Amino acid sequence: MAPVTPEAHIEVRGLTMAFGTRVIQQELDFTIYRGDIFVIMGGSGCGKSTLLKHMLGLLEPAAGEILYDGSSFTRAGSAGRDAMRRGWGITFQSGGLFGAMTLGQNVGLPLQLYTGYSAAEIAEVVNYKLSLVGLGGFQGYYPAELSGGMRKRAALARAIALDPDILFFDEPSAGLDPISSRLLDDLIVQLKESMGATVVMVTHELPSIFDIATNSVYLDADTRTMIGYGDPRQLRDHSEQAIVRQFLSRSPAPPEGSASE
Ligand SMILES: Nc1ncnc2c1ncn2[C@@H]1O[C@H](COP(=O)(O)OP(=O)(O)OP(=O)(O)O)[C@@H](O)[C@H]1O
Repeated sequence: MAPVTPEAHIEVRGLTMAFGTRVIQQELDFTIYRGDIFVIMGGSGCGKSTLLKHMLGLLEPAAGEILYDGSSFTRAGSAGRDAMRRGWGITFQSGGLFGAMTLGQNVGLPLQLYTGYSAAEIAEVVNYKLSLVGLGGFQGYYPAELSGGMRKRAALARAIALDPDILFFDEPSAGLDPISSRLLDDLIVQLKESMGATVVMVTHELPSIFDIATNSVYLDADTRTMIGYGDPRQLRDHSEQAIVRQFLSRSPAPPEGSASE
């Protein structure tokens, strides 16, 4: 069989991100291919969440642009941006479920806002999406009645309500025990495969990175640019940058000037 040429899904081109005159990262250039599970990595404060916010259009680049399926999101007008956003499912670290709404209402909200479905059709999709994340039958529960892991899965059910082709996650397993975290990883892979989606996530979790990521970028806070791009296992073993190898093999160098004894 002829090798399948990977299809660029998201392209970050010459991206510089700044708050006022303070540059956070500059000259970021990388491609996320359709079907990737792509991880944004780097030490604390290097700009991972800021990059995700640029990709989502919550922050505007100081320079450069971001393209989806070859079209510039950065240069698109609001109608063009809205059309691109329709294909995205987003879950933030906190989960972001509305506490005063049941799981069914939470998951049904995007359907109510963006589709012309009837109440019965919405209920059917909600039941299906909840069953995909292992929460079939929980539609009447409120977020406060669930465990942290269940809330994360419910947030995922809401993110996939509109059948997105890109799923964005900021620290999906933050605050979960290792087993729940592993279950969430498995679920992300399962959903990605069944929906044919591309996944973009910020995470610190090395087990997740090695278990599920197919590609990654490493942002460096000191040089304020990317110093690693590729399969994280390859980067761990072969990166030319010691700092990337150290990060991925969990052997960080002691911070400069710190007492080691
Ligand atoms: N709205 C903002 N205004 C000004 N500076 C900001 C803003 N948001 C983030 N920053 C700064 O940008 C830098 C990058 O922050 P960001 O949250 O993107 O880092 P991160 O890599 O996601 O960090 P962590 O791993 O600790 O969550 C930090 O120095 C932060 O203080």
